[in-house]
Amino acid sequence: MRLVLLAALISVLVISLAGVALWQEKQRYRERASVATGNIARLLDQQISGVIDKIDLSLQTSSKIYAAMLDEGAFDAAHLNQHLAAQEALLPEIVSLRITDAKGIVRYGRGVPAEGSVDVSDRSYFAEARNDAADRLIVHGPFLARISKTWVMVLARRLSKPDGSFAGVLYANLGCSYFESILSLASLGPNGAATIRTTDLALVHRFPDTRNAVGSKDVSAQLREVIAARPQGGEYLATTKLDGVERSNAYRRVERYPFYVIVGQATDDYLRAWRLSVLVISSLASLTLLVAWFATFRVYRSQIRLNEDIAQRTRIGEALERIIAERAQLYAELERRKDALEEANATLEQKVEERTLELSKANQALERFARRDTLTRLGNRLAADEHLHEEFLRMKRSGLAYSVLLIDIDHFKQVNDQFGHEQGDKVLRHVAHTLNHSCRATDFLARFGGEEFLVILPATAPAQAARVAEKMRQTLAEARIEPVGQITVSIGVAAAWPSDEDENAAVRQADENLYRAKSEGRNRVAEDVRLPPVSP
Ligand SMILES: Nc1nc2c(ncn2[C@@H]2O[C@H](COP(=O)(O)OP(=O)(O)OP(=O)(O)O)[C@@H](O)[C@H]2O)c(=O)[nH]1
Repeated sequence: MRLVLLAALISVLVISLAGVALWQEKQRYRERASVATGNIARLLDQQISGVIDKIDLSLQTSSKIYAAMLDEGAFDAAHLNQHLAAQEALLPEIVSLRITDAKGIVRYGRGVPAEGSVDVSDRSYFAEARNDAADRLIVHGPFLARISKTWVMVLARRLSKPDGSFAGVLYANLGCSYFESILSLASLGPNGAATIRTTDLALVHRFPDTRNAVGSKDVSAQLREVIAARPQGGEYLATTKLDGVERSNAYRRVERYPFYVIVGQATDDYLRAWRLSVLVISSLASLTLLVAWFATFRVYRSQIRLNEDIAQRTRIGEALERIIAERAQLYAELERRKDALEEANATLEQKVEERTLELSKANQALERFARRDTLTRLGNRLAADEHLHEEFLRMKRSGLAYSVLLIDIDHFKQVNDQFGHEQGDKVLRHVAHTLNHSCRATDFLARFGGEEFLVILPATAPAQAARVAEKMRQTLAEARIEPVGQITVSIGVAAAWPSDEDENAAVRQADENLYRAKSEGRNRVAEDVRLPPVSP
């Protein structure tokens, strides 16, 4: 906006400067035209006055000759005519030189009719000469001459008799067209004009063209106004009525005679050079304005692009800030969720640990349960097999033999059959309890089958094992279980030796020995009959 204002200011400045320069130049041209027309008017004044002076001199001479003739009483008409003709010949400016009598009849002069038929008593100059006795030149006109039939200005002098009374008028007809030769001398340009008017503004002659308007008093209002204001001379600008051309005019009252000289230079002529300046200066100004506006437009456009660029960058910057802010929020949210996740993980780990512990305990309980006989609360067959395997490996490591006892309740089927299953169970619990009390802390007791029990005696030789078995048998046999009464057991004893390859060999042998005890009558201990292997 500021840029456009600056361009507008420059435009106004350029236009104003160009306008002022052109206006000043126009004034200069006008002044020059005014000075030129003033000078020409002065020149024409001198020319016209000179011509009239010359004619008046001739009139004065002729007037004196006429007076002398009357004075001497020797009036000679022929001589007078000769004189007038001679004067006429000396004055090419005039159409004729004539003399009237006191009544206004033209009497003398070249070409004057002898019968005296031309009367000028009605002419104003005649009346003035008759009424005014002063010896002076009378200038009147323009008139259409009655003899020559041409437009003339009359230069007249009163003729007086020796007693001073009015004798007639001596007058010269100065052809209006004669002024052509004077006015045409003025150098006023192709459309200039020079005019002679009488003091009452009747047209005498105009150059270049009179247009049959001699005698016309039709003049522009401006001329009338300026003459009324400054009768001696001045300047004015007007459009000439006669040809419609605008001119810068100078008018001048001819100093000693009743004429106005008006010369005018056509505005078109004296402003021709100025118009060329107008063309050049306005072209330069237009070019300057065009360049200024073009530059403004370019700067304006680049400014707009710059603004758009800045706006775009601002938008991008704002978007970036938004993204950064959103990212920061996301990071914060992520941190929160990470903390929550870590917390949840910690809780989960704790719970997993708790669950794992619980599971481990449950597993241990389950394992214990899987290895425990629910009826007797002793280890079951699975526990017995595992212990046998471990004991075999321990023996292999230690080199110390161990023994196993297989204990089976005698005729237990009868107990069940006779006293019922529950009583049978009671018997089983009793046997288990008794055997448990008979074992050392290092021994292992398990329910090996339905009514069959296994005892592992670590680091125990078969003989010692047989003694343990015997003690167990006796203890059980001595006890009384209500309502069943006394029960007995058969026991097979066997030893496992470090040289054994088969870890089941001892149990198999104990089972064989048990079978032997059963078959030999029951309620007894069948010792291991195998000999210990001989050390190499
Ligand atoms: N009440 C009870 N009876 C059982 C249990 N397990 C096995 N039995 C019984 O034990 C009896 C074993 O009988 P058998 O194998 O014929 O042997 P036995 O009658 O003891 O005869 P011998 O061994 O030859 O002296 C069967 O009747 C089984 O039903 C148990 O947990 N509880």
